[in-house]
Amino acid sequence: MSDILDIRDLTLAFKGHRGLTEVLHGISLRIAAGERVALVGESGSGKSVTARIILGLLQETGSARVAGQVAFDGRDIMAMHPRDRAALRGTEMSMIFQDPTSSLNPTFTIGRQFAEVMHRRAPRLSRTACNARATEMLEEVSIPDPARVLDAYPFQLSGGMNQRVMIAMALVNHPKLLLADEPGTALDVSVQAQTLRLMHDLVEDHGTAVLFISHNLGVVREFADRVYVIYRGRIVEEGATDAVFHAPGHAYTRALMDAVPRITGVGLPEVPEVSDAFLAPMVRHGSAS
Ligand SMILES: Nc1ncnc2c1ncn2[C@@H]1O[C@H](COP(=O)(O)OP(=O)(O)OP(=O)(O)O)[C@@H](O)[C@H]1O
Repeated sequence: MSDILDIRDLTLAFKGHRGLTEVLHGISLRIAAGERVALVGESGSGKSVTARIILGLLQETGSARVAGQVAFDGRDIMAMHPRDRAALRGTEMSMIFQDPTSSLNPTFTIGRQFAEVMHRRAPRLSRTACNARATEMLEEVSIPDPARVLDAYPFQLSGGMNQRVMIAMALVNHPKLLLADEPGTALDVSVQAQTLRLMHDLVEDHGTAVLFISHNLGVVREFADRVYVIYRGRIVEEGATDAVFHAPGHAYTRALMDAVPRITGVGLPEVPEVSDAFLAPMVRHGSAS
């Protein structure tokens, strides 16, 4: 299968008044067409900035220094004109965030927001055609009474419904790549589990490749075919999800696994302590890179 995303030796530093702070130290990551890949690591490890570079957002920030190669569907994102990068967002690649209420516009109906997304790809699509397609997508995410939802504002829907709406919106233009940043963590555990299952089945049906960003290895296990573990801006382990779970080779991956919240447990997981062992060389399972 051809790669939809191919990142090589990606580095990122932010300029501040004390000089440059390096955040990514040479990340390489690839996703084949239709593959579900997870990038997992603790808070501050560099997951979201990686996603923002893929979306072409950090390249245009004056304070960020980005270097390395990022190819999307064979096209060089780094060399692209900002206008061309912008044209990819919401069409060929789309994004789902953890909290739908912060990404949906509270002042527009769901129907209007669907139309705006669809017009990015097909500017002349009629209102009737937009509504028909949006209804189809809402049915796919098991939303009862789609007509009512299209006329509703986000605040009139539950968190779980809004999350489904976001998934439907993210897939309505048939993107080749979906970036999902901790989807559903703003929801309660059972609604999150349902939402992830739904998203899993939907991307499988649509053949959409996914970069799934999470700090929770338990969730990743359910969702991803392959996993990259990131620690302080470096990939420390990479492999098929089963291989990583059955034989985690890196001390940091093992520490993350110990921190997986148990469904029956109480309280929050312990955050792994920083240890010198976490600086050990990267572990790679199998031949994929
Ligand atoms: N605009 C910025 N300017 C300076 N530093 C930044 C900026 N954005 C992110 N960083 C730093 O880059 C590092 C990686 O941040 P990033 O948001 O990618 O972490 P993350 O793994 O996504 O964490 P979380 O799970 O909490 O979202 C952090 O140390 C963060 O403080």
